[in-house]
Amino acid sequence: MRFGDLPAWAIELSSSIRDAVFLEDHVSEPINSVTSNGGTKPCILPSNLLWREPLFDQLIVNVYHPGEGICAHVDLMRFEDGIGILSLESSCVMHFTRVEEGGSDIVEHHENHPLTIKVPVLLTAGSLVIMSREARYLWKHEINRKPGFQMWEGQELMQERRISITLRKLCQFFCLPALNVEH
Ligand SMILES: O=C(O)CCC(=O)C(=O)O
Ligand SMILES: [Fe+2]
Repeated sequence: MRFGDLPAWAIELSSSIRDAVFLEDHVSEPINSVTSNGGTKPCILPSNLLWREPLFDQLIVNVYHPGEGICAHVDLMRFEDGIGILSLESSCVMHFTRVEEGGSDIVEHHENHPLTIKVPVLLTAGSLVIMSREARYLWKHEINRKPGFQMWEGQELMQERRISITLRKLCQFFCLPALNVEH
């Protein structure tokens, strides 16, 4: 874990993340363009987060061996909005579960329970997760690598070592989430 001045490689990585988010938001399909389902494309990171300096000042590198993962959680409120996770080596499925109003218990996935939403996201080597606004504050993320949980398109993923680099920015003062979520 590292706080404060990041090593040169992490500063370079932060800068590449900023470029990637900017390109995705403003070049490939600009925000406010109409999507295939008729909605407007939301931005990945609002500009006050994308252009803050530094973009990140804390990093943690996690190494997971087969069977190891991370249980469902919302990142600590001592970190600002706008969190990046770079996933390396073995692929995995990260699940997002909505934080239940009034409680913080893990919501179990039941196939026949229509109100329980668990969103699987496949992370292959090099995938970048950016969590902001609702995704950062109202959804828990987890990686369960116990047998039977790493399913994608009906197949169990082959597990090897996985490394993730999580980049965050510490709140200067106690910060409350500024959730100005656009739909
Ligand atoms: O390893 C990952 O991909 C997730 C790490 C994470 O969620 C965290 O460190 O808070
Ligand atoms: Fe996390």
